[in-house]
Amino acid sequence: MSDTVSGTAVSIRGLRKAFGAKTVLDGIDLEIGRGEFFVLLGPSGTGKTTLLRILAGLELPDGGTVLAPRRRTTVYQEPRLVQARRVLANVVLGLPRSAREAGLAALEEVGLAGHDRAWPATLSGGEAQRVALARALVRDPELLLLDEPFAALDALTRLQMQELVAELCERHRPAVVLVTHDVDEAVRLADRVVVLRDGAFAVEQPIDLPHPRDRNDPAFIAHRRLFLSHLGVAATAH
Ligand SMILES: Nc1ncnc2c1ncn2[C@@H]1O[C@H](COP(=O)(O)OP(=O)(O)OP(=O)(O)O)[C@@H](O)[C@H]1O
Repeated sequence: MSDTVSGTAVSIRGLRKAFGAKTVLDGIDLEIGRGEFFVLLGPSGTGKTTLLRILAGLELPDGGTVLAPRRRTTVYQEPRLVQARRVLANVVLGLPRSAREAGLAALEEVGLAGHDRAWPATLSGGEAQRVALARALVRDPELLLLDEPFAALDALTRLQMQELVAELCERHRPAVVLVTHDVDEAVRLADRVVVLRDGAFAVEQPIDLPHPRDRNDPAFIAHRRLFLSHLGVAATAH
């Protein structure tokens, strides 16, 4: 992996990945622009997390080339906080002492000003996930990898977190790859959505709607219907 040329944050050519006899990713080509919000939708077990782990440098491809920025960070479904460290220490974990101010600013940005000395165990699920976002933010990633970061949250918190992520990404403009099962979340946030099925992209669709997006807008509904049909779900069942 190496830093990429201007304009493109991620460049993937002919990516292939198998586990034993099972081919999970089969000849994926993908370019993601700087500042682009890219969403990977797909049924369970289709290789979304595997693709994300390859982009994070945690998994090696079996074939093809993958270029991604070195300054990349992942937010997972669980916040993965160190329980024995206070909130601010979690945010700046592994960074020099001089990152403290930036850590406090990141906490403020995610709506947790004043929580810097709190212990992770005292936070709600949504707050803990905000800390995970602050920890990502303070690293100023060129590539932000989001692996179902809202999946464990209640419905209302989930909507609030989607708004927060939309805002943060608008301000900081990292390239984003979000993995989700939630079609509305994809249409709400994405510049482009792909549905991954059987190792390849079943559909690839730019979402060219202004923000914030209205879930009752006919264009929003049309996108929802398209993705649900590619996921094998009738739109009326949603
Ligand atoms: N380290 C591994 N060893 C063996 N098989 C693996 C490994 N990692 C993933 N797999 C298999 O690869 C396939 C794709 O897994 P992956 O987690 O990427 O799917 P996913 O689309 O993210 O699924 P989900 O939506 O359920 O999280 C699955 O069949 C999984 O069992």
